Amino acid sequence: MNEKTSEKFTFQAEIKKLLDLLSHSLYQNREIAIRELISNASDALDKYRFLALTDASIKDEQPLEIRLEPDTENRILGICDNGVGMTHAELIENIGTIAHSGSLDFLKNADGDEKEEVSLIGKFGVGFYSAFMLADKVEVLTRSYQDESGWKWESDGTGSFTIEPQEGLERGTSIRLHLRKDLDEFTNDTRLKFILNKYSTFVPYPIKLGEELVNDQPPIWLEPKTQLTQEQYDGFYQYLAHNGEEQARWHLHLSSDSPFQFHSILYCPQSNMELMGFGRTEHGISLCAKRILVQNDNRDLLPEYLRFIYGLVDSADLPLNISRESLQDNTIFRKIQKVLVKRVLSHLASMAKDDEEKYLEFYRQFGSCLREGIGTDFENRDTIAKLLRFPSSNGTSENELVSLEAYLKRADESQKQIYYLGGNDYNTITKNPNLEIFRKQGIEVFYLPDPMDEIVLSNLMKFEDHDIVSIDSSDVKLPGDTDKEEDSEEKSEKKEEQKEPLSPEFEKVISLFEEELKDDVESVTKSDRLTDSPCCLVMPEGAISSQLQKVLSMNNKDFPTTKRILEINPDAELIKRLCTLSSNADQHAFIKQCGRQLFWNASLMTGIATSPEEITSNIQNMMEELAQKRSPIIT
Ligand SMILES: Nc1ncnc2c1ncn2[C@@H]1O[C@H](COP(=O)(O)OP(=O)(O)OP(=O)(O)O)[C@@H](O)[C@H]1O
Repeated sequence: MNEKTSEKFTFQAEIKKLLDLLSHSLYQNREIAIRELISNASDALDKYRFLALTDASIKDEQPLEIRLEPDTENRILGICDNGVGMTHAELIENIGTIAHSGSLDFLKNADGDEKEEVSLIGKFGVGFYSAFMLADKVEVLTRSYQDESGWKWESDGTGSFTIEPQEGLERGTSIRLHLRKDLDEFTNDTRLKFILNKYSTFVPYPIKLGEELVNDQPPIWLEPKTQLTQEQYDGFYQYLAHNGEEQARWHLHLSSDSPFQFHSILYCPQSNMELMGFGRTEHGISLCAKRILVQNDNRDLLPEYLRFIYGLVDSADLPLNISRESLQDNTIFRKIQKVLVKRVLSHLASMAKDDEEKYLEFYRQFGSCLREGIGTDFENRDTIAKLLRFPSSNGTSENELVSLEAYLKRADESQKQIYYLGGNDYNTITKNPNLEIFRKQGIEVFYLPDPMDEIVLSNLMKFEDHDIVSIDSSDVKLPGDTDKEEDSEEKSEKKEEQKEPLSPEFEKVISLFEEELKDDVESVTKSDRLTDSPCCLVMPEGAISSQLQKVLSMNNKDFPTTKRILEINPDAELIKRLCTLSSNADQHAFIKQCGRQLFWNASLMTGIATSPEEITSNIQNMMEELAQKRSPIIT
């Protein structure tokens, strides 16, 4: 007997907001509430079955099932299951005080555009709270498998809920919806059967309406592909993804009988929820052994970088009672893992080959996940590398994406490296002076405004025997640049000798710049890569790229930043003028001031400038000086 009497609790703020949206919105598709509640019942049955598989003291005395109990007279619809049930603490935590579903997390960060919020809610489900779309009072009668007696949770969905002890309950949960006035239809058998057929055909437990079994379809993953319709595939996707409206972007139906037996259907959703601010999507794959669901969110079957895929895998060769840890050691499980990854990647490769535009639509959504595979899936690295796409100097916008293969096809045979350049954003990158020589020679460069892409490429290091290098690095070799290709000491000494001597004026400018910038740059040198701009910054040989440094120092404030080399162009108009001034000692302070500003300009272009106030005050001082020269009469 429970000692406690009725207790009152207040809903968490996000839940209040959600309930308010749900009860006041004119959202038409109220049927999804039934789908959500059935899906929760099915989850509770999964949990119980899983416990029964792993704990010998827990037994299925009665068949696990879901019952719909309509009461037309009192306008009540009951949705009942004999799953795990909830304890007092679970009731408070799960439905009321802690945001659970992805949609709730989303609402936490939402910006208050109600229309958008409601449409997203309709699309992605709100779990238990959808009950308030149908009911103005909801009762949850529940008894946990761990308890002797149960609880009644009750709320009218305004701001609070109550919990009180309830005797005489069987194990499991009954949700009793006191339907809103105009919603009698949800006690009508025909209407309910229609809804169940639409959304819950694939629930792996019997659903009964009164005594009638309403879901008796065979599992579609065991059927031959040729006998399945698009509607059946859509229906199964909508069931797995808890999404009543969407069609999958693509699906893969795999069946194999030897060397081991398994069936699987995998689906790619339309959109990447992670890009929409929903946080990391980790829904897992449903794993069945001989048609019986062993786990509904197995996260190990597919690697993390394919986490966006929904699906089910069924193998008669897997044991039924298996724990999560021992699954990893199961040979068949590991073989299935391998096959799934290979098949997904080869499906993507053929999509890219047959219909690049369709592939790019996929890539724009899920490329950010896929590229993670470069750093984590060494076995399939080369295959994943071929699936990567980036903007490049060959295109006219950030949306034109190019593969490494297409890049090499276009490149001159003598080109031994693949070039890229990172930066704060696409536009800034296109204006980076480091590109001048590449433009002049018609060499394509990948533009990487997303620092993660830069991490991926520097991690990949090579593609088809070509080193992948950032063009802001001093070890860039240009095609035909034979001196740099041969890096023996002897050769480089020879190179030094062959170099044209620098003019004394240019050397003076270099030494003045060096004096001014001794704490900020590694060195100041003559540039061979610039055609028009006066200067650019490059990374010393072997150093990691600018963007990568930026990411690393974001995570670790003490990360030491590498000093760059300031390369200057003797043919640029400004530098020529500074050379002329360099013989006059009175002008040295001005030359230094220019050197400092040029360094800052280059830092801005590279996206590494850190002192905006110093930069602006230096420009203002120079402007003042200029203005004074223009109007010397002003006192
Ligand atoms: N019928 C039920 N039996 C047992 N526990 C339940 C039942 N319905 C809901 N719960 C518990 O309440 C929690 C919250 O449910 P809710 O439907 O809001 O979110 P969710 O199912 O976790 O997420 P989502 O619906 O977004 O997939 C569940 O995680 C579960 O622990």
